Amino acid sequence: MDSQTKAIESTKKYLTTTASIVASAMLARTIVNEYLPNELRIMVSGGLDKLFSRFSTEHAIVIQETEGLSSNELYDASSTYLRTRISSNMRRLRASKNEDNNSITLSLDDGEELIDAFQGVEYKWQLISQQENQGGNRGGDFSSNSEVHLFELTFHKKYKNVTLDSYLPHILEKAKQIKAADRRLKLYMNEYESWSPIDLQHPATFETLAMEADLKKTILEDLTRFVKRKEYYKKIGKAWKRGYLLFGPPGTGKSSLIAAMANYLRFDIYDLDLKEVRMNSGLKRLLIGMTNKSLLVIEDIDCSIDLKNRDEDKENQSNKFHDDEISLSGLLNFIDGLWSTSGEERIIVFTTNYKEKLDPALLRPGRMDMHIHMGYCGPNSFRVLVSNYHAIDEHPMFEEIEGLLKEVKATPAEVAEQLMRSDTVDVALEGLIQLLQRKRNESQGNNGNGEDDKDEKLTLVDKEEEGLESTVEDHETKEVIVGAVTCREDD
Ligand SMILES: Nc1ncnc2c1ncn2[C@@H]1O[C@H](COP(=O)(O)OP(=O)(O)OP(=O)(O)O)[C@@H](O)[C@H]1O
Ligand SMILES: [Mg+2]
Repeated sequence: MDSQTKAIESTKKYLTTTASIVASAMLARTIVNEYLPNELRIMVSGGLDKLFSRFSTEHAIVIQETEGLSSNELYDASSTYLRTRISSNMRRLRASKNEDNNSITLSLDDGEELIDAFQGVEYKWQLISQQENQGGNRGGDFSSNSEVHLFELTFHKKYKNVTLDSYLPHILEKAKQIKAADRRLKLYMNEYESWSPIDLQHPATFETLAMEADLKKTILEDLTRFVKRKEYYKKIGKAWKRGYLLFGPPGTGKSSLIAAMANYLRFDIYDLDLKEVRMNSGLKRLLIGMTNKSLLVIEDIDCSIDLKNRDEDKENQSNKFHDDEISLSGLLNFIDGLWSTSGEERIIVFTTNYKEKLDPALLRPGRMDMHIHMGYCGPNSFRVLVSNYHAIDEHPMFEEIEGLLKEVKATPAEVAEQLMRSDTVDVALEGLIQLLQRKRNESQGNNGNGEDDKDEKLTLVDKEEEGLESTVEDHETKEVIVGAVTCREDD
């Protein structure tokens, strides 16, 4: 035999031996699992596992539900993540539903395998439940059996690094997103100086919000850009916060927009009633008690706190703004300081019916990043509302309604209310036409003609546009974004 043949022969012999060791090991494992008593089984199977791993190309990672006494975040994340990877060809699934959730949740059942793929690597998941003896008393009298759960994740061993460096972190991140999306949002309201939460049930979304399409798009883009800019805010050393001032008459959708923002971002709302808070110290406690990724809302800011320019109102100054009483600048300064340390994103929204009543300090650039005017219902808004309430986008009566909406001031709330009055489209639209005609007649009666109204609208728009220019110009961090955008439905 030459040396080459010898080498081949010895390789064959090695492979045969290896194969039979693997086969014997597999047989041995079956015997161990099926027939040996618990304690012995644990001892023997540990050795068999080692033997297996020497010859197998597979690598396994075990993710236990608990590590010692503390829960294992990775187990929790895996369980959440795997629920979204359930495929239709799996034989056995677990189904559950809890109060907090509207739908049935499917998850992996014991022993069932799930195949997942990530960056071209195939992963096999299995949920395993084991009885664990916790007694330590060999006689067994005082021992208790508890069930431990674990995931076994197997993959080709050459992908160990990808798995640890990318796949598992990917699962942690995904689980976080899934949980945020599943979570019920909360609306916190303050009673004196503490928050009490209720579920936020407001159904408003950007889709159902009636406002001019461009303005809606601008707000959405602004929010989306804002939440992606963690590193940016860190780099410039500023609090990761964004301020919106919503102004417009009652019933134009300011509160609806706030709910749409919260639903879109999955942020809780903290609705701060300043009338309940008298002292700066109490206000601080409330602000410190807010969680990250939340929206602080102060509605009707013109009524809830005296915002008059203090130089112009000396009397007020002496009465209202002594040491520990709250002031708007105190509020904003404190927020800046507090939120810059949290490193997480927050949004603050002020609403008012009368922008002109506000303290000019609040309108200064850098205070509120966007000024959003919520206007009367124009044809665009009407289309959104009628599609929300009657699921139609064309009707012979639309032309007349749209013509009337250009002439009269009706709020989206008024239009919505008319549309809701009947399930029959024709009846609802007829009711709306009557309302708009009535309003037209009233305003003609008041003004002599309808033209004054139109002029008023135009003057308002001009004023806003001046504001827009100066705000953008003065904005200290111009590249962050538009300073203030002021738009109205009819312009
Ligand atoms: N722009 C809008 N889009 C969709 N629905 C709207 C809009 N504006 C008003 N509505 C409807 O009218 C109701 C009242 O609106 P909302 O409370 O948002 O107005 P608001 O501007 O906050 O009023 P207020 O100044 O009185 O607080 C909403 O529940 C909604 O049904
Ligand atoms: Mg409101």
